[in-house]
Amino acid sequence: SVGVIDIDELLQPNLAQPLLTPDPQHRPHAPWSHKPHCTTSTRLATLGQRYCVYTANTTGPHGISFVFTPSSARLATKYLDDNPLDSFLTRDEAENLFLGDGPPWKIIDVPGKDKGVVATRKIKQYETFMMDQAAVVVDMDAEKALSAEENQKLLKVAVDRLLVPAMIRDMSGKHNRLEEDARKKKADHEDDEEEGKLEEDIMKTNAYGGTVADVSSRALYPLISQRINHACNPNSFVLFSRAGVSMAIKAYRDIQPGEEITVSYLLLGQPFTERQHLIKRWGFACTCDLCSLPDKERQASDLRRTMIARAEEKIVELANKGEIHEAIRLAEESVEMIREEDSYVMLAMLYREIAHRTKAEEYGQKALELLGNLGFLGVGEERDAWTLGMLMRNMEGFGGVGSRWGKGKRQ
Ligand SMILES: C[S@@+](CC[C@H](N)C(=O)[O-])C[C@H]1O[C@@H](n2cnc3c(N)ncnc32)[C@H](O)[C@@H]1O
Repeated sequence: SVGVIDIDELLQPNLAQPLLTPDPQHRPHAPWSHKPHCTTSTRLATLGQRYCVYTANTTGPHGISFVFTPSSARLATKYLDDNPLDSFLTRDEAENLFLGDGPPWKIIDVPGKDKGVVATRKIKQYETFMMDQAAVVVDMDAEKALSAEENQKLLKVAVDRLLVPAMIRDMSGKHNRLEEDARKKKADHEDDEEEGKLEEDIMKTNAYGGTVADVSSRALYPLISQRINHACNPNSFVLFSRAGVSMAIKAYRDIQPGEEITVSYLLLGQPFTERQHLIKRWGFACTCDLCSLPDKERQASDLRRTMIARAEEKIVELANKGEIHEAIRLAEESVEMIREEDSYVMLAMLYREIAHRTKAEEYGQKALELLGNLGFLGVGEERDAWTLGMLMRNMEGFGGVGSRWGKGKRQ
């Protein structure tokens, strides 16, 4: 009926299908849509280990292909219906996002960076405004167990079997621009392009490293990975679902209409030289606002960042020694520096550290609130069910929730 959203309508129609019901006649490899395509390792350390392409081409907007071992693939089947709408949005939030003027962002040309994404309306702090599912997931061990050519071939099959291979191949693969130039020259001479090299470049440029379906993987989320540029002090961040199959982009702070949406491809909080060094792996020199600051301001920012990192170490050390009041005092001082640096994740981690180490009620409550706002405690009822006591108990190793902390970085 008018004005009432039916969540099932928002799901990809195919996600509502009983994917896990084998249908021997029509889908002999169910839940997979194709016969797994396998390669066996001939390297001594992993001799005989098989890695195969497992595709479910009706899952999500583009289908999903795993390059996994058979046993990992069996376990991954339970995550095929990992839907971002369930992981990241309450019903109200889904209504806000999907009813009305459509998504609050668009893709535009950004000088010096090809394309980028800008906000088309104000996006509120902590709002979830983009979602996607992985299209290609590759077990990082496959890269070691198989030769480069074997990996490339598996990647090619993985992309071929998706619903929209052309969309994936359209993505930028500039990561190895220099290497690519060298390769082109070589190809001009030899006239035989390596099969799967394009897909490999696209993965290197766009994939996120993390745990997907319990496997350390590189995963490509095409709607999102494709166009969001990097900034060292980003206005948004990437949040993964528990299984890692879905991801969302959330705002760290209010974003104004026309402002570019950015995420960090690196761990936050590092000084300029380290950042530039690390970003080189993506084949570009960062020209974000922070890296483009005049020398003096950049040095001030670097100094703050170094002091924040030192303070964090010291806080933990003090807390471990039982010098709680001193730890809290230093933490309060650091919070000011962190505010100046605009690094909300660091702030959250600091609160978390304090809450854990000192069990100080006030900081614990702040940690609970901030982690909730950042989306680390789930949505709706799941989020509301979190208590300070539960948070404290989950701080040790940060349990299932904490496993999502390290994931925002690309590899
Ligand atoms: C995942 S893509 C992002 C979308 C890209 N701008 C496009 O049009 O396809 C990553 C590429 O964007 C460009 N890029 C992203 N962030 C940048 C930054 N902070 N400074 C300079 N170039 C950047 C680089 O060319 C990089 O290889």
